[in-house]
Amino acid sequence: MESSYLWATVNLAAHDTCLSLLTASVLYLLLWRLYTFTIRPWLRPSDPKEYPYWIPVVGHLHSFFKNSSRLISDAKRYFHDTGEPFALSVAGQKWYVLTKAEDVTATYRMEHLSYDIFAVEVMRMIGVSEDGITKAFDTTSHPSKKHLVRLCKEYQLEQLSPGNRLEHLVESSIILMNSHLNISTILARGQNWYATQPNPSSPAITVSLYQWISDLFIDLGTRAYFGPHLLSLEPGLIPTFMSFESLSWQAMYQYPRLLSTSMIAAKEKLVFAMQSFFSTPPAHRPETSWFISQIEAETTRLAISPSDSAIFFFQLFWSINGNTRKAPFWILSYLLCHFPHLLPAIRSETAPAILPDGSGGDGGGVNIAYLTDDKLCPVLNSIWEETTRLTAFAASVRFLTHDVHLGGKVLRRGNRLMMPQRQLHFDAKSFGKTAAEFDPDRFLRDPGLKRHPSFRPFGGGTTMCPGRNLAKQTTLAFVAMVLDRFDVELDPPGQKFPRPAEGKPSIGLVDVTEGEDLRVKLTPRRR
Ligand code: HEM
Repeated sequence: MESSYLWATVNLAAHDTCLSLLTASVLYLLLWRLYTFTIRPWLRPSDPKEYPYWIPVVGHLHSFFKNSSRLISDAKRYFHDTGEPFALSVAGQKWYVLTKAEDVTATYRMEHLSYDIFAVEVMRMIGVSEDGITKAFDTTSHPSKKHLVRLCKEYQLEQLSPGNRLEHLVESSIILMNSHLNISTILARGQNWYATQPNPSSPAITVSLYQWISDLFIDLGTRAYFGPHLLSLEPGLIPTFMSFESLSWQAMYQYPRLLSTSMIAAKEKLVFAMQSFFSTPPAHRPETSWFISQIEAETTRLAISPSDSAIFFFQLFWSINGNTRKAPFWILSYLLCHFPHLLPAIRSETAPAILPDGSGGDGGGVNIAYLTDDKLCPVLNSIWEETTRLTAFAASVRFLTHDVHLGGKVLRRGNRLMMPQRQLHFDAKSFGKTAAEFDPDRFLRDPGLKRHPSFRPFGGGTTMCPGRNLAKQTTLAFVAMVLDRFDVELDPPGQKFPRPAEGKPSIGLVDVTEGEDLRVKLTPRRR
């Protein structure tokens, strides 16, 4: 009976073209899968094993874009958490994923691995023309034979490494922060946006935490690098940048124009502001930072068109303002939702760092060296490290220009390498059983963890974030100054801890899920 049924099916398939095509495709798929994920790994044991998928070429495209962090965790579990490098296929590209601290450290030391291909992809993604890209990688015209992307990295490092240039940037940021942190300024800037005064007879106000901090930090970053002129050309620069950033995943995933009109409109407005800024003679914008002036000179030397230059500066603006604001937001969210009892401890340990108004000094109103010393301000510094550990969602990436031997495997040239921070930071072998939880005392108990090879909130090697000192110093200054000036509490009390937007691609710290901002009451403290 059964064999006649089978025979009938085969017979039908032979006579029906569609059915026979379908049968052949299913057979092909089964054979391809058997070969790719069972036979080939057996034939080539030194190649990293590949996380299986069903659709050739497409691979894990859908889950990668939906939530790459979850995809990597699933793959890691699939390979029984051995820590060996493994491979993921996404849209025809093979990515090797490193999750073991030793392999990541070894890779950071390989300075010859290339990053340029990603720089080109980012430039294309944000709209730099092919002519602009060619000029940005021209090595012939500079005396040092370095291309613009390399020079940009070196100038950023010079601007942001400990020394006079960084001090100047931090000092001007803190002077500005000083002027931001009073009720009337917050109300004036946040009216119809993030700030309300529920009872006009009381000085207390309520703010949407993320919106308020974003406004303040983007203002700081913009003025520190571009002076006041850029904001006077485009007064809506900050909200426009925020709406661009919240939709920037559409640019990263190359969404069709028709489906990303808001993101494109925001980007074009920002690029236009950049173009207007650089068409203003430098003498009329004397507060432009050293770094921006250096890059401006380089783009002029390379005869990069004004429209390409504007996009290039927009990209720099994004890297300057994209991340830092998330750190003070997450720090205050952890403190207010889970550890309010630590607020007085931070207030008292940071009190000696607060300088009386007008006393100037190191940081114009706050002593940065004191705040960043983990012996003098142990709780605040431990919370900074723990927050960056738990909210870092980026990955360092490299392109393999030749075969590399790593973790007992051979990583083949022509493929890409990814080192996701989240896998390192959630590793129980490095951070113990509570690795996935926020522990405010973790770095206080064990300050050595700061140098642990699994702790990489700012990446590493040749692409390590040059802005890490600026980000830490301004964040700690902000938290100390806010607690000095205001009593801070959730309003209404008992709000849930905001969920991180895990599925969104990140260039550093994770964003907050839309609609989950905290409402916080600020009451001026009696002195
Ligand atoms: C809490 C704040 C910040 C975090 C968590 C952060 C994180 C990162 C990460 C993870 C990378 C990639 C590292 C890698 O590929 O190995 C990076 C690169 C970079 N960051 Fe940051 N960043 C922050 C603040 C800043 C600031 C304030 C600036 C500038 C003022 C900045 C400028 C850059 C630049 C220019 C790069 C590219 C470096 C290169 O490719 O050579 N970052 N950042």
